[in-house]
Amino acid sequence: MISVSEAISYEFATGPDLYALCQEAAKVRDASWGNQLTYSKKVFIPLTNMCRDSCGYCTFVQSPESATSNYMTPEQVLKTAREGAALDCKEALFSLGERPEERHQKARDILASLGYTDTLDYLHDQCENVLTNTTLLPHVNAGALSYDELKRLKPVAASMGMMLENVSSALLKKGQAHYACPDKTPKRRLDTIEQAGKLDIAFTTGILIGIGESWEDRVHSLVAIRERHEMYGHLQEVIIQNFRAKDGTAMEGCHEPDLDDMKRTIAMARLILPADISIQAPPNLEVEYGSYINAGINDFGGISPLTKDFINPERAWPQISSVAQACEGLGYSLAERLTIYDRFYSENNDSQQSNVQKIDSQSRAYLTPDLLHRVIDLSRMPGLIQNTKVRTEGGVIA
Ligand SMILES: O=c1nc2n(C[C@H](O)[C@H](O)[C@H](O)CO)c3cc(O)ccc3cc-2c(=O)[nH]1
Ligand SMILES: C[C@H]1O[C@@H](n2cnc3c(N)ncnc32)[C@H](O)[C@@H]1O
Ligand code: MET
Ligand code: SF4
Repeated sequence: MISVSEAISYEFATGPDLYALCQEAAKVRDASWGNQLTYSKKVFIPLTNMCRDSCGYCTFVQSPESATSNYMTPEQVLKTAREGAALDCKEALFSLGERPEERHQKARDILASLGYTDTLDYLHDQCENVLTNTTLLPHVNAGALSYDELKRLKPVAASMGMMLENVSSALLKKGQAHYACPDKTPKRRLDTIEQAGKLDIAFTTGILIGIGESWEDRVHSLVAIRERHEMYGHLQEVIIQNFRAKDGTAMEGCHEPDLDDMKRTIAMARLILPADISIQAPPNLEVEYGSYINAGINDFGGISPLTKDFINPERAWPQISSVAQACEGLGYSLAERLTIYDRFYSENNDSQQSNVQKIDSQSRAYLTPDLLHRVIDLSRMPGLIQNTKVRTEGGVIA
């Protein structure tokens, strides 16, 4: 792993030899992940598109005046989940706006008609709805959450996530990407990651690049992620996501990161982050996503045969067979994984955690017993990346 000053001063930021940098990162990836690349077959459940924040890049968010601002009903949630299960999906990705009821009367009204006052209570019950009625495993991406909120959601989600995006507080100023976004302060984002660590939640985070941050800001963000992982060991994957400019947003005219910028950032992330963290980049936000493999990724994240990427709806998913072909062309193979990575429920758990400072290793249980059994059942499905030894808290059961 490289230091902050190396990442900043190294030929990384501007150096001419991107090829050598990528080779170095690819070597590190190969050493810990071999030639196995992964993805998760999922459905997207945009539970509500209302939000109290106003990120300058976001088209997912709808103002309450818009005819399309809404909450999905329990029936709609279940329909999507069932159709996904029929297509072999294993993950239900709940992604939603943050605390809309704190800003919008319309959100309070719709929630009330559903019998709720709080979006996160509704989220909890819709995760339960999916768990009760389908085989899918919920992954919750609800933005910044408190310790108590994360704790309430843990029994109904196999994994959770929230993009850190960036630790730069300059992005909160007027005219910047995070202006008028109370949930995008570095403190709230970092706190969420830490609380998830205290609660032993297998967690996904990441950086969003091209939103007005500098190279140094990216380095500091990745180092902040590394430090949280060194404290708690709970970070399963870090997403390197490229900003895509959308018509009608404050940032519609902003420059999008190019492929070389993505490759340079992926390579740096691979060299900054510990080897047990998966590096993910989405294949639908860049035509030449195959080049990410040469830069050191080992995962393509969620891909859906059913639902679009509601955050980037104009960017269609590639066919899974095309992604597999891109991998094979470079000497790698592609396999499906679950939303929770196997080291969080497998026997390897302890050895992988050896550099973690957390003292209380006895109580380490990323899944409730119910979820653990469901995860184990799914992990045995044909076509999934095979996990040889799984265990419960009491010992090896497979
Ligand atoms: O389709 C998407 N999936 C997104 N995912 C889901 C991801 O593709 C995978 O389904 C999960 O990471 C499962 O490992 C996120 C998950 C997070 O925890 C945090 C952020 C994201 C961001 C996206 C996204 O922009 N689009
Ligand atoms: C789910 C995640 O998607 C990211 N996100 C939101 N809008 C965009 C965009 N225009 N381009 C790329 N990523 C985006 C945010 O980082 C959010 O946390
Ligand atoms: N609102 C949350 C965030 O920004 C998750 C979904 S973004 C469309 O992190
Ligand atoms: S990116 Fe997330 S927090 Fe920002 S406006 Fe969109 S839904 Fe809200």
